[in-house]
Amino acid sequence: MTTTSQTGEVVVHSDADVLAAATAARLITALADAQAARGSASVVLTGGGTGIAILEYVRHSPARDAVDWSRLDVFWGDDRFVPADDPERNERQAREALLDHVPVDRARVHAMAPSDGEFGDDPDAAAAAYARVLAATATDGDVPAFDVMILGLGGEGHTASIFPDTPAAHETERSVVAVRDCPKPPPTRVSLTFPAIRRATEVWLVTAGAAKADAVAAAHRGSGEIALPVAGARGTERTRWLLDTEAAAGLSWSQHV
Ligand SMILES: O=C1O[C@H](COP(=O)(O)O)[C@@H](O)[C@H](O)[C@H]1O
Repeated sequence: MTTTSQTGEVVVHSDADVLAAATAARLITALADAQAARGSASVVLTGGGTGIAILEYVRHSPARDAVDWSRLDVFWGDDRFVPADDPERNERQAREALLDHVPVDRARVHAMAPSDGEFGDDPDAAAAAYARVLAATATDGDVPAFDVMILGLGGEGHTASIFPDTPAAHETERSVVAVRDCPKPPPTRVSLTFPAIRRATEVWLVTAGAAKADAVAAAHRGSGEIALPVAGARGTERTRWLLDTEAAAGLSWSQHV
């Protein structure tokens, strides 16, 4: 089922597997279309169960080489500030699921620094460095107009690593911030902020499962972005909510038509 609301387009798939497979197909098409139009494309990846399942489906898709992987810039919406080889790293999970299996240009894979990287155990320095990476790859302003940004969300309403009622949710200037004391482990992260998220041409909010239903419904009822950060994620041209039936269970027809 597909509907459109003020919050964006809502597409509901039958279950989490179909959601991940269909989103992988969309992603391949969107990136191939962007490359056909402009020569290159950019994507912002997320972690989480659904975010990584999408990448697994891309890896195994017979259509995956419709994307010219060498002409793709890859970014992350957030990452966990842990050592590079920690299984909790969104970057590591994405490499294992997809990036190690396709011919990406390593220089165009823009990971956030880990806690054992060049900035040591200083998440503020890692965040500032990532802001410089964004600025260096942007053609207009301090943040690229990413073709597609994939974001997950938490049952309490976080997206990227912007958690409810935290300094990151109030950030209006910086594009990337360090996040500490996260309610969901690991506690220290690096995250894009709303100003950076809203530079994306298309934002895809992808989630599955009953634990996400209340947050999805609250966003569509008009909750504010400080208390429910996922409500503040939107693209300049398109915001898509890609859900399974369980995550969409709190939406009524009247909320999303
Ligand atoms: O901590 C995080 O969680 C979200 C959602 O993950 P999920 O497994 O509950 O779907 C994810 O999008 C984010 O990138 C990650 O750091």
